[in-house]
Amino acid sequence: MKQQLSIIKIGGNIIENDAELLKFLTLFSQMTTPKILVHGGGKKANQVLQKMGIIPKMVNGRRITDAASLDVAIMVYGGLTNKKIVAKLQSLHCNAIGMSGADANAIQAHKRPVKDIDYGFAGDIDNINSDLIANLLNLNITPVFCALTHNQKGQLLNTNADTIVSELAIGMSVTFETTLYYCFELNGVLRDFQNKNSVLKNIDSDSYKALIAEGIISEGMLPKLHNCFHALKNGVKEVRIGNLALFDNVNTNYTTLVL
Ligand SMILES: Nc1ncnc2c1ncn2[C@@H]1O[C@H](COP(=O)(O)OP(=O)(O)O)[C@@H](O)[C@H]1O
Ligand SMILES: CC(=O)N[C@@H](CCC(=O)OP(=O)(O)O)C(=O)O
Repeated sequence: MKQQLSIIKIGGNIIENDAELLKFLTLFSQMTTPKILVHGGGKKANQVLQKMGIIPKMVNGRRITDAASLDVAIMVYGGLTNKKIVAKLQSLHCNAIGMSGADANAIQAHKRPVKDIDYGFAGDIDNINSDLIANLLNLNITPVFCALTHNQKGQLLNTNADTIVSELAIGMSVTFETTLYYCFELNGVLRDFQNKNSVLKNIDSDSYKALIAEGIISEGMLPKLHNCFHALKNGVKEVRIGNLALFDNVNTNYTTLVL
């Protein structure tokens, strides 16, 4: 039987709220199964870009990453956010290690080819170094990934954290029974954005298409749900979207994705 692995993505509104972040990291550090954390940080990157007089550009929830935006992404995701989270986890007795895709060659990628849109220094993932990650987990070390990959030619690339977590989950599913959690500030995917309790309990491939057509799923939710289905189709056992209550064992108010 495969060993269980939990892979969790936390979103920008949790990272930017000190109290919520501490609550989440406390729950995360108490999880006894092997675990991996992936964090975004797009919100903070936008704040820094704006301070520099640069207007952030997003298309379908993904950043158009010019050279200046890449530098900010490296500083914010790989530096500020990643190291703060790792230090907090260490204080909670979780032996975390901060990782970009370049560290120990963990995630290899190539620059997203230009089709209709040039996303700049945005990376599409080619491979996850699952042996390396499994070795870290066996040493009881918890990897904490930021939203950076590399092309093995010295170029760091900005990769949406929702994509990183999904590809990590797929890569690790060869040896582990993997559950993927997208944890953000809302209870789950909402049918009516004005009503925070209108959680869609299940979304399948058909309802997913209908929700996009109706405009119910938009912006940041687009890459998230695309990556959820990509993971389920490629060996990940379970995918859930919700808030911190995803981890309290009594809550059932979250979104489960089904094929
Ligand atoms: N139907 C929906 N239900 C919930 N959130 C939605 C929905 N449609 C769009 N969103 C937006 O998606 C956001 C989450 O995606 P994203 O902006 O990438 O944030 P995160 O950093 O949490 O991943 C929510 O904060 C919300 O504004
Ligand atoms: C290419 C791309 O879109 N990269 C994302 C990476 C950060 C991220 O995904 O942050 P959230 O999960 O908090 O949105 C960006 O720069 O916004």
